[in-house]
Amino acid sequence: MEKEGDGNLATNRWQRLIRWRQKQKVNVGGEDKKEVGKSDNTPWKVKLKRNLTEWIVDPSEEFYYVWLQVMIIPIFYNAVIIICRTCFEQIQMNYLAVWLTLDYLSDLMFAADMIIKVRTGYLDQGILIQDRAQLKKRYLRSVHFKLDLCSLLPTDLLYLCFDIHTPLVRVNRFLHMSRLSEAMDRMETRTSYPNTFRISKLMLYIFVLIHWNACLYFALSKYIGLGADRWVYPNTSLPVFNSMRRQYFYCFWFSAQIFTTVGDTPLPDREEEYLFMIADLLIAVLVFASIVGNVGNVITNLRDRDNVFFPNHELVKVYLRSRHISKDLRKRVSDWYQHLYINKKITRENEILKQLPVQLQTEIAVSVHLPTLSKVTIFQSCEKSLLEELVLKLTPQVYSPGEYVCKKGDVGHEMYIIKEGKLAVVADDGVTQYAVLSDGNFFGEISILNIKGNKSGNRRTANIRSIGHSDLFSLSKEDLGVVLSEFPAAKRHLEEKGRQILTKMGILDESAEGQQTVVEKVETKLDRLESNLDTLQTKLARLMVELESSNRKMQSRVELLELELEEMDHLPLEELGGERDGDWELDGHRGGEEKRGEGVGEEADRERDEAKGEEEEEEEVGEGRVKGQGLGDNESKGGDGESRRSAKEETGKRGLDRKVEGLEEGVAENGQGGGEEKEENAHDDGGAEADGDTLHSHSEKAPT
Ligand SMILES: Nc1ncnc2c1ncn2[C@@H]1O[C@@H]2COP(=O)(O)O[C@H]2[C@H]1O
Repeated sequence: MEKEGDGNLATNRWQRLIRWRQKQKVNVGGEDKKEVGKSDNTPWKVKLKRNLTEWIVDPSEEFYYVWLQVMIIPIFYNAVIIICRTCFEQIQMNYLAVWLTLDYLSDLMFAADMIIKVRTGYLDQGILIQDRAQLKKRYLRSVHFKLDLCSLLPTDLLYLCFDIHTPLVRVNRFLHMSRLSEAMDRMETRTSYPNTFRISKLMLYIFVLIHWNACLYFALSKYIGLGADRWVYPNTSLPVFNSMRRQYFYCFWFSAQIFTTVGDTPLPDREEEYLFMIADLLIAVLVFASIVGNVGNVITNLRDRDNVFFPNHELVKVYLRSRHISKDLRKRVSDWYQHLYINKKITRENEILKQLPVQLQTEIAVSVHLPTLSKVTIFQSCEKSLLEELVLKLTPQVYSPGEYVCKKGDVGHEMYIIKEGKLAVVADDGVTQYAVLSDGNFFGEISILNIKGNKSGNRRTANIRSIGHSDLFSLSKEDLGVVLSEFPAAKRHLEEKGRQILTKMGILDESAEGQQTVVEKVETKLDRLESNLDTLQTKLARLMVELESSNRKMQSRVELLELELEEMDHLPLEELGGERDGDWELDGHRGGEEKRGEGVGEEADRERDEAKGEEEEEEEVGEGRVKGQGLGDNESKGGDGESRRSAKEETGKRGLDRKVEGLEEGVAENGQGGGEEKEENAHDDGGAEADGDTLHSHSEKAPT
């Protein structure tokens, strides 16, 4: 029982331990989760902080543009409201809370604007400077910073000295005006309607001017005394003139009259009134002049735009009249102009885009004309680069109904691609139609392609007449030539189509074409021969260089061998013999008579004579063997040590002689053109020598 109880206790303990560990795990997991939550928060905050500290504004980006537009609001608010509140007490008093709120909101925006200005990058040598220290330095040193700082001076504190109803203390806010001109300039370059924008901007400025004048007029009236004379603002005790709106509108109307110099303004009575009027009239002259000037500019711009888009009809009309051109022809010209205007056809697109960089011109032209070009069969399979090259060279042309685009027999200078419309290939009678061409077709290529065997040469093969109004692109012969020289596949396609038409018309001289083909073949062969000759010459030059270098190697080897020989001549015979004895001993060759030694020498000489007529490699190998054999014979015959030594000396010397001779021959042969092979043979010789026992001992002493 005890044991059982102990066992239960132990089990419980284990269970408790497991449970405790599980709990701990859960806790740890929970804490971990909390940690994760925390760590999620931390990086986000850090990230935001880092982003804010590293934040740089690119002046070309959208944010900057939008911010500039937003900044127009506080600037205009200060420009319009401060003076208004100063002069019209009712406006100031009735809406004080609103004004104070707007005042501090605008101050906040000015402060934010200063921060953005510090963080706005600028271009230096085309690269956007984003270094915060540099940007800060630049802004702090600029006049803008001083003006911005002055505009944000807390002059509102002067409310403590004066009354809170003296908004004039905030007059320094006007110093933030510079941002307004920047915003306006940006908008003007961005807008698609610059003329409308310019007029609107002018009107806005004039409005602010009249507003200011209205406020000052009311202030002057108050100073002189409301209703004191006919010129000043009427007495506000009169209920009609008491309301705030009436006061403002009356003053605005009065100022507008002066500035536009339209309508009768009451005559001034007092000097102050005269002075005010004089100043106003002077300003009015300027305002009027700027209105007229600006509106005139806008009108001129509009006319220029029309002139660029459409040719000047008036001038042409005058010209036609002065030249007494027939009524019918004048009507056709007039119809053509009408068609352009009504259907908004632009014939001078390339001229309009000329001021843009070529890359942009191409992109615009591609996006405008690609739909047409992609319909043209020859261009359908073309690379994009060909189309890009082509598209800038196309000249738009508009043809009226019944008009001939080209006449049979004329010299061809350009080909045409049909953008829109229908054209007929007509017979000389002008009635019979051979074919009708429509959108995406092309024609006029035959006379400008120099197709071989074309009997009509560079003359048009058919009459092409516009059925209705037709929009075409013309492509000059030169431009087409340039483009096709880079794209031979397109050229072949065009020529093929031309040949088909010429064959159908029976004006393709096939024999001429055949002759041309033969000539072309011969030319091709000649070209190939020329290129082969070039290759051979290159090879020959290379061989010559190799020959020279192997000659040099051979010579140096010969010199080396001669040196060795000389050295050997000067060596005492004992030294040579001793070594050789050692060799002989090693080889197990002993004894030998002088006679036999001579015999070896004679044999070697004989062999040398024999070998002279043989090939070098064979000669050397044979030589080695014969020598080995000769010596073996001698050895078998037996003899004393001395005679054996002298025989060996002789053989050694002769062997080297022969080697030198062999090499000289090799050099001589090399001189006849077997450079590398001979060198290899010389190496082989070494191998052959090694085969022969006698020469083997030589070769060890004399490096070959
Ligand atoms: N039967 C035809 N069908 C289609 N096009 C033609 C036909 N005959 C001539 N043309 C085109 O009319 C063009 C007239 O000028 P070209 O000879 O330069 O090139 C000619 C061809 O492109």
